[in-house]
Amino acid sequence: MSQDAEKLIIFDTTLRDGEQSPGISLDATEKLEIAEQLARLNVDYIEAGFPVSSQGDFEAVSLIASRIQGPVIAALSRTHLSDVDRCWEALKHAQQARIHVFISTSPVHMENMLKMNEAQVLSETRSGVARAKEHTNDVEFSPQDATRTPLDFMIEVLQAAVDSGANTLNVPDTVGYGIPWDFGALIAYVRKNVSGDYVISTHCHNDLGLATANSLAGVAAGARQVEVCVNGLGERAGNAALEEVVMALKIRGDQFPGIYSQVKTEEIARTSRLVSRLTGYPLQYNKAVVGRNAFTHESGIHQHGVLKDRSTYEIIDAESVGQKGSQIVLGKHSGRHAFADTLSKMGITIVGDALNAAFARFKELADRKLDITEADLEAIVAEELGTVATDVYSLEELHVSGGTVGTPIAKVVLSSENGKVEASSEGNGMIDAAGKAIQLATGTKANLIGFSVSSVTGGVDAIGDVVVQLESDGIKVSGKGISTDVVEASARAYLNAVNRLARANARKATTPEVGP
Ligand SMILES: CC(=O)SCCNC(=O)CCNC(=O)[C@H](O)C(C)(C)COP(=O)(O)OP(=O)(O)OC[C@H]1O[C@@H](n2cnc3c(N)ncnc32)[C@H](O)[C@@H]1OP(=O)(O)O
Ligand SMILES: CC(C)C(=O)C(=O)O
Ligand SMILES: [Mg+2]
Repeated sequence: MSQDAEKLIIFDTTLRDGEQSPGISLDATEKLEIAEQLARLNVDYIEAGFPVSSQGDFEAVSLIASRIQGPVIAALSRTHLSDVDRCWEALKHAQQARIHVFISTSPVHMENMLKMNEAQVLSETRSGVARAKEHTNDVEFSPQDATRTPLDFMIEVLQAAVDSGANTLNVPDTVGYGIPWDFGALIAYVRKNVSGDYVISTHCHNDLGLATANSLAGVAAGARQVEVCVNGLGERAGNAALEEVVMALKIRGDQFPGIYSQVKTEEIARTSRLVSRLTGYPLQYNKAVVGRNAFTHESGIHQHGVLKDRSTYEIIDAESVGQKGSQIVLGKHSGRHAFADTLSKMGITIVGDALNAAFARFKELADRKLDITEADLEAIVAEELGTVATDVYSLEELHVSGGTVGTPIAKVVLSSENGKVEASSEGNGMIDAAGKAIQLATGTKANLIGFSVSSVTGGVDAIGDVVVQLESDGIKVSGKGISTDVVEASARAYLNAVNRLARANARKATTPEVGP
């Protein structure tokens, strides 16, 4: 780290703004558990709550203030002196505490909500900040709805806050109205026009999906604190996501020369999971950095690249954020490289025709099944290894119809060395009809002596695993078939048994008779 390196202060507000997300209500114990994890994550500030809002929140902030070591504990307060005093009451046992005072400065908020004019807002700012300063040396001030506040008035209010004792000036984009370059310009403007010794902070909401981008634009323009929430929680569309801002800074350090955060990024995934579990807010699969897809590859070209070198398609090392390494998931877009690699990790080595045949079956299945598991692959390979290259017949087409009315009927088209054969048959059910059609098409005369079906995998798209036993002229064979469609699995099992019967008969025919 160069001597001129500057720390970006990470002010986590998951427990305050994050908790304001509709439907989230954390009790003191849950808040403490999250605060402990935020301390392990090594954030600089934990905004633990808004003490005046309820007795429960007051107690949660007090508990966190008295228990958490490391990060500074902050809490929010309106400008009312009684709010500020209550805020301090909750914070006073912290090793280090910050009071965060706010008031709205935009015309729409002042006129319609606060019913205050500019002079009143200025006066509230001065008195609220000054009162906070009587309690602690660390005071933050926020002009709420800053991005919709006329510049001159915002500067006047911020200057009043600094003159009254604020040492952090937060610029909230309360309604997510900012656009990166215009928000960056706003930060630069504050820096230029407010005099004194203070740190500029960003607090960006995500109404236009720009919270992270705006926060970073703020940093590039001179902000040295970012207010963020784990998993991007927060009012409405949320706040800038801690994990996104921190990782953007780390991965694109070239864009933020000399600026660093002290966050232990290896703790990010664990923090994200804890917050998701305790808040009940699930993570979207494709959430940047912490989503389950963030390091998962399903398409063949990407999988091939990642198997050779993960940096072909990943800019973040999964382990650096506490996630498992790159994940290869097999699906309809996957290719042979990933297929063979997955099998080899399962201890299965197949090459040549067997691999091609298994891959073709896998693709066919993946077109219909979303989640291909190891059990599915085992079943596919077992089937192919038992049949490849030696089958007399293979299934080309299967058509079945049936239901609660009418006679079930099936038609099969099979291919063999001698070309295609086909046959149709009625049956007691669709499976019975398919079996009979296969017997007709192959000229097999056999009795069905056993039939069982089980599910290889779970879920509605589970693979059905069917075993069929046939008997003909004293020869007993069994056949196995799998598919997401149990009728198709049965037909495959039936055909597998017919093929074995054909092989058994061929062996019998070529074995010289031994006799007297
Ligand atoms: C952008 C943000 O995230 S701001 C923080 C938002 N968070 C919350 O509101 C969560 C916690 N809030 C609460 O529990 C409640 O709103 C309380 C306890 C703070 C206040 O409850 P109530 O007294 O019933 O007031 P209510 O919420 O209906 O209205 C807000 C009042 O605060 C005033 N007010 C709002 N912001 C400020 C401020 N920064 N400074 C001073 N007064 C303010 C409003 O003008 C209104 O005043 P009025 O009651 O005299 O009309
Ligand atoms: C209290 C302030 C900082 C806030 O949450 C906002 O303006 O969004
Ligand atoms: Mg907010």
